[in-house]
Amino acid sequence: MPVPVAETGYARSTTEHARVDANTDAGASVDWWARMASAKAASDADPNAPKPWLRRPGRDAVENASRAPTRRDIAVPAGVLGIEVRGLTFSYPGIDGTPMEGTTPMIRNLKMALEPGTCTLLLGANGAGKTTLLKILAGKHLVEREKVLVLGREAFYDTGLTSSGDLSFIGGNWQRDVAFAGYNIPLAGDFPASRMLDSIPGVDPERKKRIIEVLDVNVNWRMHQVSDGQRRRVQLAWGLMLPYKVLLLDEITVDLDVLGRAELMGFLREECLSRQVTIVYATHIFDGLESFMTHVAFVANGELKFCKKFEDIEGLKEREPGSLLLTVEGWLREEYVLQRERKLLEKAEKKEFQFSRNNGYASGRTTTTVTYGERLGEKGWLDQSRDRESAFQNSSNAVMR
Ligand SMILES: Nc1ncnc2c1ncn2[C@@H]1O[C@H](COP(=O)(O)OP(=O)(O)OP(=O)(O)O)[C@@H](O)[C@H]1O
Repeated sequence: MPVPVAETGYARSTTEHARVDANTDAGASVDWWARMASAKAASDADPNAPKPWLRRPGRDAVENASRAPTRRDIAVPAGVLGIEVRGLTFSYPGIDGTPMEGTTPMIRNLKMALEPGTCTLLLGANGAGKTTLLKILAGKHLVEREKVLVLGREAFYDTGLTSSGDLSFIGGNWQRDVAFAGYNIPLAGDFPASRMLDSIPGVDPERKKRIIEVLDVNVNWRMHQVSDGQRRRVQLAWGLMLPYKVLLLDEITVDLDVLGRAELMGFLREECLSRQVTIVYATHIFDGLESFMTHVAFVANGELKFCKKFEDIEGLKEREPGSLLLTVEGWLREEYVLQRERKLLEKAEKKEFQFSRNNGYASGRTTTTVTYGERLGEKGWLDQSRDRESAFQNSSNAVMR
């Protein structure tokens, strides 16, 4: 039965919504989710079965005379996972856009499945790969097809996931790339916080009011005069404003005060329970998280060591205050010892000569920083065996180590 917009409590928002008839889009979306859930079950049984959820929503709508989900208040049906990673291996690209030869992939054969209604704490040492994983889940890095699914849709290829607000990623510093100024420029300017918060189309006024209250944001704050914590509050309010179904948080509470952090955690927990959303939260600050999380995922050296329910982890299942810090410290110490052994092994196997690229500076060049590779072999420069390694060695952008 179609649900009138007035009953859902959510105003129509994006252009996608605007295309859809007011009294029928919720019904169409329910139908879409139901069809996708049964298609997913069929595909699990037979890998060759069609996977209609992998199509772009617009195309799907045309082909099947039906619509992709448009109402954000519909819970994800049983059978469709919030997040699914299927044996992902990922390397950061080298200077030519492909993984550098001979380097170990940053993430290796990572498998993970998170259901709606779960809050997962993503843990690991500095450099373990948490941010990388979250960015991949947020669709910010190109990965192989069908390896990373969010709400059954491909995170990198389906841009509708983020543009609809279904997937929200709130990362470290609020930065942006500005032409002629540089990358990662802090988002600041002589404009009020309200300009940021009012710029999001189709926001439910009740939700907006609640979020502004929870984060204690003053909409008149000027963004060039705010403190780091105040800027963070506006960033969070902005990222939470649309009723996401999957939320990825990367160390977002680092500069919030204790009260702000507690209020935010309470709000997220409530969202997880009432709207059955999927939350993944990477942090090194553990205070009070014992009562907040449902799962813990531990990443080390680019591998997912485990992803378990709190109740299934010795030391955490009682949810004693402070137990998370003690338990995680133990895991990190174990990993530190292993890491040291790995490094010693690597050192023993290390080649005499290595090359690496610098931070991108290459004098006099505006395009590629890589030369043609002509190996300096026994025959010297005349040896024509071109390969990538010698390309780096010959490049002005290579440094000897
Ligand atoms: N753009 C990049 N290009 C190449 N390597 C990168 C890039 N970004 C990160 N790395 C490397 O990937 C590894 C994992 O980094 P990542 O930021 O995912 O770690 P993290 O677990 O989030 O660490 P932290 O707890 O310090 O935030 C690090 O060794 C880092 O040097």
